[in-house]
Amino acid sequence: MIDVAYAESRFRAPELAHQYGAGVHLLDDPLAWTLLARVCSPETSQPDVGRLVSMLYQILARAVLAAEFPRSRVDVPTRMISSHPEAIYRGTALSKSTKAVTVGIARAGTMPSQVVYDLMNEVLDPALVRQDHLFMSRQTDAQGAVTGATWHDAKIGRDVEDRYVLFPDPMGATGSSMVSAVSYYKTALEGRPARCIAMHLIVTPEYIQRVHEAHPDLGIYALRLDRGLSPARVLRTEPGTHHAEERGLNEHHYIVPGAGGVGEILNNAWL
Ligand SMILES: O=P(O)(O)OC[C@H]1O[C@H](OP(=O)(O)OP(=O)(O)O)[C@H](O)[C@@H]1O
Ligand SMILES: O=c1cc[nH]c(=O)[nH]1
Repeated sequence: MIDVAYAESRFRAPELAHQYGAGVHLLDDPLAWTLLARVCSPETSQPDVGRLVSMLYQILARAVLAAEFPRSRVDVPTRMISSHPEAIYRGTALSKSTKAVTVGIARAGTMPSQVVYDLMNEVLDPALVRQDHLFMSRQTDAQGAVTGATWHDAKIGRDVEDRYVLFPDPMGATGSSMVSAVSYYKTALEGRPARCIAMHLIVTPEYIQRVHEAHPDLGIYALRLDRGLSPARVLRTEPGTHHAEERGLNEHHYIVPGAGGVGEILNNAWL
């Protein structure tokens, strides 16, 4: 007999209120904000920054999988089954037959994608879980402003049919990297993804605007929205109320407050 308490789940990740639309999820998580503030501090470097970013991606991955992935009813005997026929967990779980791929964008680094890949292998059928890799770098003009993202190489499995495609990438700044990655997965591979989801530590209002325009169906999850260069009047309003006046990027397209160059800090590779 199923215990009605576990017959279904209404889980939704706790989120900040905002006006960017239903596809944007800004997590309301003071524990994650604490860890992220340490990641962004000038005092923090390796090995702490690597460990903290890995912890933050476990938090993000947990929220995305629990909120977005299909669920099914399971009957799983416990160790007590030899003495009690009732010793069976009958209830809701993530559906093991979900097909998924995580896309490591080798720009800031692929460790976030590895964290997501490891978690998906724990809860789904590993035969249906894949990790792809894209190699990108920023394109700049003579003034150092970011003009786009250039691809160098990729290692990508063949199909995306019915797959949940996750894009864990620490910073959503101008949105150029995410727009080009999602466009590729929607148009250049066999089949159509079931859903595409971006997973970031920090996003800007400019990123949300650009990515939403190109891919209104993309789910966006972030631990923080940075709009630190917005007028004080705008900062007093709920995020998205005055979207056109919100600013999170400086003239070189670095995020403020932000974290500096995350690829540089994570990889100890200074450009
Ligand atoms: O939204 P966009 O403007 O495309 O920027 C986003 C990219 O920037 C970050 O990488 P990072 O800055 O560490 O890489 P970089 O040094 O190559 O710019 C981030 O992880 C994204 O890959
Ligand atoms: O501020 C920024 C912008 C893009 N990428 C980063 O790592 N930091």
